[in-house]
Parts: sequence; C-alpha cells; structure tokens
Amino acid sequence: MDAAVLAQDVTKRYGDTVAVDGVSLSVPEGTVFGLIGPNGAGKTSLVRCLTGTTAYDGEASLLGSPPETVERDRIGLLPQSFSPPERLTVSELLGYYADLYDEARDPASVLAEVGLEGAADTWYEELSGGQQRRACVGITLVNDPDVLFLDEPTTGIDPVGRRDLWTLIEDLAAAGTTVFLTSHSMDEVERLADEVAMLAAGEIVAAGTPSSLIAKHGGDSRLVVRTEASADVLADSRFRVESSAGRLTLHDIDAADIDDAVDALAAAGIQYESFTWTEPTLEDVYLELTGEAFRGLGAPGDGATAGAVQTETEAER
Ligand SMILES: Nc1ncnc2c1ncn2[C@@H]1O[C@H](COP(=O)(O)OP(=O)(O)OP(=O)(O)O)[C@@H](O)[C@H]1O
Repeated sequence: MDAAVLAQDVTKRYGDTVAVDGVSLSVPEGTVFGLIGPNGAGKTSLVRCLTGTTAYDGEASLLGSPPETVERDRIGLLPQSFSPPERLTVSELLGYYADLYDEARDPASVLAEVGLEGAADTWYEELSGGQQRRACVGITLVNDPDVLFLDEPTTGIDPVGRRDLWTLIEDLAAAGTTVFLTSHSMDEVERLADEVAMLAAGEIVAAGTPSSLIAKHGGDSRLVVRTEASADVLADSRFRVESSAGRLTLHDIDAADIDDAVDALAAAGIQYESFTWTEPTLEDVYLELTGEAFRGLGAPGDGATAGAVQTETEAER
C-alpha cells in the first residue's frame, strides 16, 4: 500500500516556539490515522504542514507530491475553527463550495450523508453548534477528496450525531479515502484509527495501532469493587489488591478471572455494593503518556513567550 501522507523530520517553528519538532510518520492509503495529544502539542500545526497551508522544515508528501503542489480538489480539510458564510442555507452552502471545483459531488447526497436533510433550507447561522459542525464536514466532502484531514470533527456534536459521523468516516475509509483525524476524544480515535500517534511538545512520543498502544501503555484489566473493606482481608488471595476511598481494585483480572475474584471476595466475607470490570482503553494510554510527557519532556507549549508568539503570528499573516 502506498503512503498517502508522509512526513520526514517535519519541523514547524513560530518564532522561538517549536510547535512541531522533527515528526516522521507514514499513513497508508485508505486508512484512518489518529493524531492525539494535549492542547498546544502541535497537532494543528502538523496538519497545516501536511496540507501545505504553512511553511515548514523537513520533507513531507501528500499523495506522492509536496503538499503545497497537490491539486486542491484531491484534499479535504476541516480546520479546527472554520466559519463559512452564515447567511446561506445548508444546501446553498454545499452548492457554493461545490461550485469551486470543476467536478463535484451532488450537494444533496452530501447533505444526506452528514444527516442534515431536514435542515437543507435553514441558514447556517440558525443551525445548532453540532449541526454547523456537520455542515462543515459536508463542505469537506463536496470535492470527493482522496485525503481528508479532520481537525476535531465531532466537537460539539451530540452522541448520536457523533456515531453517525464515525460511520461516515468508516465508510469513506472503506471506499479508499485516507483520513487524517485529530481528536481529543479517545473513544473516537480508538474506534476509528488504524494507527495512532501521540504528540507531546511537538514530538511523537508513541505510535502504533490502538490495541498495541493499549497493550503497552494502558495498564491492566481490573475489577473495581465498591466496598468499605480494606485490602488486608484479601492479603492471602492470589490477587494484587489496592484500596482507596470506598473501593478495592483487583489488578490483572482477565475475563476468565472474574469468577475466581468474586469467589475470593465471598471467601473473605467482603460485603460490597457493586463491582465493575474494566479493560484499559486509549484514554488510559493518553493519561499515562501525557503524564510522562509532562514529567519528562516539559509541558507542551513551553519555550515561547507570549510576545514571541505574537510576533510570528503577525509575521505569518
Ligand atoms: N500562528 C501561530 N503563531 C504562533 N504560535 C502558534 C501559532 N499556531 C500555534 N502556535 C503555537 O504552537 C504550539 C502548538 O499549537 P497547535 O495549535 O499546533 O497545538 P494543538 O495540539 O493543535 O493544540 P489544541 O489541541 O489546543 O488545538 C502552541 O505553543 C501554540 O501556541
């Protein structure tokens, strides 16, 4: 499979701030790549480099060419903040953006894909925040892009709308579109991404499939028991137990161990209100790695004074 997006030692500086610090990555065609990381980690800056919308050092390629030279109709980009004309209805808006391309999809079918058929004749400014975001996703689809960059696409969208968009993203990837997704929603990334990279202070600190990252950094499966009992009463059991206010946590509990663990609670005479078995998720990976990044790499965004940031922002305009 060819790489649709490739970065080799990509670095983006704004004055003294190093927003992206020597990032290398490769996204095979037709896959979903998830970029995660705390606020200020450099995600949006990296997306700008990879879409050719800002200057950078290092090498990048998009669909086999330098990003800034790729025909715009092959790329879809939903920036984090995007404000289309507000006094257009949703269908006028999609038609307006479709007209910017020599060949475009039928706006009506895009409207249906993003679940806005019922709002076709509503002015953009009268849509709810979540509907506006869906309309913006629709705008990125009118040119039927080969690569789609979505910077926090589901922010503000309700749970049903989020799931609908996830299905849409899965369908797009299944049909061959490469999707580069940045998100703060770990369940979204865990569900959608084939590969994930975590950025902290401009550097990739971990990368891999969601399951490999969870296996490496997510911690263990555990049984959390709501009880006032202390861990001592399970001292003779085979389980590793920690106690905290109102709960005992039994570690390294696989699904097959749950019965034994519950038997051990009963044998120790522990009265409990309830128990919950949890498996590690990408959120655990995120929390673990963000903690490490703050301990080891310094807080993201360090190294820039507000003045230096301001100067470069002005210089870029
Ligand atoms: N146009 C700009 N001019 C100067 N500094 C900038 C500019 N854009 C971003 N920065 C700085 O670059 C660093 C990375 O910012 P960026 O927006 O890329 O992070 P992010 O990971 O997308 O954050 P968030 O999750 O909050 O959207 C931050 O220190 C930010 O202040």
